[in-house]
Amino acid sequence: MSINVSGVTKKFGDFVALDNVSVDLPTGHLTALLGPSGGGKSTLLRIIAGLESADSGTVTIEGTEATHLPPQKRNVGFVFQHYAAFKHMSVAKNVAFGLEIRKRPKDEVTRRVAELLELVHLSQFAHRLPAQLSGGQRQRMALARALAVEPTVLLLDEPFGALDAKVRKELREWLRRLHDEVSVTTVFVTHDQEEALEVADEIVVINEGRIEQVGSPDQLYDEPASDFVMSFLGPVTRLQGTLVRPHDIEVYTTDEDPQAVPGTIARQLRVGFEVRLSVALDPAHVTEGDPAEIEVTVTRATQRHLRLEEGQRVWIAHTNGARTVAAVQSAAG
Ligand SMILES: Nc1ncnc2c1ncn2[C@@H]1O[C@H](COP(=O)(O)OP(=O)(O)OP(=O)(O)O)[C@@H](O)[C@H]1O
Repeated sequence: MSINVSGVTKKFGDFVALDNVSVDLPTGHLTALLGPSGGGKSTLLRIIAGLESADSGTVTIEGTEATHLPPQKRNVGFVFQHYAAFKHMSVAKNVAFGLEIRKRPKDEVTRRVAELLELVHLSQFAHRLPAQLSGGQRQRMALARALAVEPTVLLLDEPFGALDAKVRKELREWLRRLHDEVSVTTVFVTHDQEEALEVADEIVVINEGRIEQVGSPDQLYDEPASDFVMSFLGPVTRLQGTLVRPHDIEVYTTDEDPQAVPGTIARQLRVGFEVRLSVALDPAHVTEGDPAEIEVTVTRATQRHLRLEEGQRVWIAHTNGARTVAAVQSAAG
């Protein structure tokens, strides 16, 4: 069982937001919908939630054909980026809301709210108002509220988008742990590749209304199906006509490798534990379509060991293990 989206197309006027999208999101997994802004991620999530209807195609949620079901009949919980809490109600009351409108017995509501607040580490804030919480705490309250009614599916649209980098990182780790504890099928939208790679079991890459690739973080990173996926998942540069990651380029200080091309270190910039080099290739060795300056990332240790400095002559080549789209495709077929 799973969430199954089959042949879904959605247009806004003439604009095709989703173009015949089919995907299976496995039960119990934490899946990221990843892609650039405007690619159609939120539209797909909203169609799964029932907040938007598809022009054609079907949505099945855990075996139930849901295409024409209203959101409240789909048993999904959702959390959005700018979560609207009831400002005049305490944190506990906000979490209890969904249970109370379903007229659950009072002692059950009290017990369930206590459990959920414990789960999201907000027990000591039960009596505060939402305005008295930090942004990260408010998002955790939103998650507790969404989980209160025991949804089979939890849908999160950029839930940590509005928060600063450090809090986002904490919440992502926390979401991963929470997901493992409650094991509800979770789908979240993000445009942040690091967030998707770090948290998700499975990533669906969406661009211009189409699915580019579906796979585990390792599959996508190591075996990108297209230049688009490869560039979206991390920094890339072009060397000898192929897309390659800057850390998959070997630097030599002598002309020892027949594959290597000569150039000069134009600049080097140290960022934390790594050093980013801009290597200006000798004009005669620039392959058509490649940039004249290639970005190469080496570790501090390599930089020290090779005594690299600006203005120095170097030779660069793909490392043996370098993964490029072309290499993966030729290996596959
Ligand atoms: N209600 C609407 N009316 C008209 N166009 C819309 C509507 N909702 C979305 N769109 C358009 O559909 C496209 C896909 O939007 P969507 O919100 O799904 O993208 P996204 O991948 O989630 O992007 P972002 O990361 O910026 O939220 C965009 O070009 C958007 O402008």
